[in-house]
Amino acid sequence: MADAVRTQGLYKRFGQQTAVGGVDLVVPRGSFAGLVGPNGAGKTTTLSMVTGLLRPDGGRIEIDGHDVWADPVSVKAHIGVLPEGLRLFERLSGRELLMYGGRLRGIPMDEVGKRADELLKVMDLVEAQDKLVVDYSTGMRKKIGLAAALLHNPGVLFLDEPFEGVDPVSANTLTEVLRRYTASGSTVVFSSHAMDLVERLCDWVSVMNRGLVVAQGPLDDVRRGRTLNEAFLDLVGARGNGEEGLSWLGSPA
Ligand SMILES: Nc1ncnc2c1ncn2[C@@H]1O[C@H](COP(=O)(O)OP(=O)(O)OP(=O)(O)O)[C@@H](O)[C@H]1O
Repeated sequence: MADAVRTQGLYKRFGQQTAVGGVDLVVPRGSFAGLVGPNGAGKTTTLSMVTGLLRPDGGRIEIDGHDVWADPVSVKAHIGVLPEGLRLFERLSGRELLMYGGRLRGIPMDEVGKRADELLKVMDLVEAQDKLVVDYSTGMRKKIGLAAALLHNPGVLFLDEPFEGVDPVSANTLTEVLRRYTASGSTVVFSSHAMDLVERLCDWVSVMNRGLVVAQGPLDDVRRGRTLNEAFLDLVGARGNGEEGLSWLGSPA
């Protein structure tokens, strides 16, 4: 069976800057996979290329065995995406956003309505369903964005920092929804800086640093007896470059 995600030599430059320098990302089907790496490691650029939002300069990407850039339309029908800097239709209400998204995906009206109602309930957004998205809080935006990404029951779900700005109760709800989703054989790939969360949720981890995947595999293989945070610091090299400077910072002598 094909992996959910497989990239080969994925490459992207912005001017002189190599953002992604030959990434071989692998995510087995049914995984709850975490993509971690320091700021600027290339996670968002990689996810943007994998989800058909940014054209690579080189390399190949397959999702469930289908070449993303050879047939982006059919691959996009099969995936769900919660992108970084989530842009939503701000002048729609939460419910309208789901209805519109569902219709765009070609789901029959009554089925979209049913799914929207269920998702709004699970995401605890029933009370806010008629409020305009522009008036949603950061966490509410993440939740309605996730609901929109799940509406067409995608085979693979990509989430860029899904828990950023989400309160602990809502984070719990999101993780429960995602756990249920992967338990049925679907795949989640999410980027995060929250190592404890990745450690708790994921059974597969890919670690990126400076545009490359530097470690990848089942969580326990990547950790090798350490916490994920310790493994991460060993892999990317703790950057202890702040201790000598900043002598001016703090209480005046
Ligand atoms: N549109 C762009 N134009 C120029 N440089 C870019 C662009 N997008 C990303 N980069 C650069 O590519 C590198 C990788 O950025 P990317 O956003 O993929 O990292 P990241 O791992 O997602 O970081 P973070 O954890 O901070 O979100 C960075 O050096 C960034 O400055």
